Amino acid sequence: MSRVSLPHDAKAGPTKPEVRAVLLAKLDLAPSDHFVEVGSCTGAVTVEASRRAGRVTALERKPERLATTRKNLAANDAGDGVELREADAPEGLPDDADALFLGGSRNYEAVLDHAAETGVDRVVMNVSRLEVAGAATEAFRERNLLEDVVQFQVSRGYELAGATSFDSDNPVYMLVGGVDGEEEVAADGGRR
Ligand SMILES: C[S@@+](CC[C@H](N)C(=O)[O-])C[C@H]1O[C@@H](n2cnc3c(N)ncnc32)[C@H](O)[C@@H]1O
Repeated sequence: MSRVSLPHDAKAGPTKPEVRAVLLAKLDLAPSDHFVEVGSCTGAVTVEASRRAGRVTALERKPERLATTRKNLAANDAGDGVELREADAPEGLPDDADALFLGGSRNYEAVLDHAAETGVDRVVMNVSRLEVAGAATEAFRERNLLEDVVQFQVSRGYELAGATSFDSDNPVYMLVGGVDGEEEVAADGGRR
C-alpha cells in the first residue's frame, strides 16, 4: 500500500486515508491525465494524485496552507509534474483538466460552471456539511454533471480495556460525475 507522509499539518486537513482511497477509485487517474485540485491544504490528495496523474495543478487560496502542500510534497519526493497556484477558484483554474477534485467548497458553483464549460471528464467533490451536500448535489444535477452520490463514514478502532472500541469520523458526502455524466437509475426507478 502506498503511504503518504504528512509531517506538516494544516487546520482543515488532511483528507483521511480511507476517504482518499474511495476518492482515488472514483477519479481513476492515469499517466495521461491532467488532475486539478481545488483546496490542496495539507497536500494529502495532491501527493496521491501526483503518483498517478502525469500532470497535477493544485490550487489553494490560503498561502500558509499552500506552503504546507509544498512542504508535504517535498517530504514525499512528489513535486515532479505538480504546479501549485495560490488562487481562489474559479480564478486560476486551467482549461484542460481531465479530472477535477473540489476539496474546498468556496465558489463551488462557479467552479462547476468552469468544469462544465471546459468539458472535464471526471469531477468529484467532497462535502462534510449536510446543507452544502444537498445544495451541491443540485448544482451537479443542474449542470448535468452528476453520476453518483456516495455517503460513508469511517470508524477507527482503538484499544479499550484490552478490547477494541471505535471512534467515528464525520460522515463524508462524495459527489461524483463529469461532463456527459448520467445518473445511475435502477430498474425499479430508484437511484443506484
Ligand atoms: C477541507 S480542506 C481540503 C483538505 C485537503 N484535501 C487535504 O487533504 O489536506 C479545504 C481547503 O480548500 C481551500 N479552499 C476552499 N475553497 C477554495 C477555492 N475556491 N479555491 C482555492 N482553495 C479553496 C481551503 O482554504 C482549505 O484549505
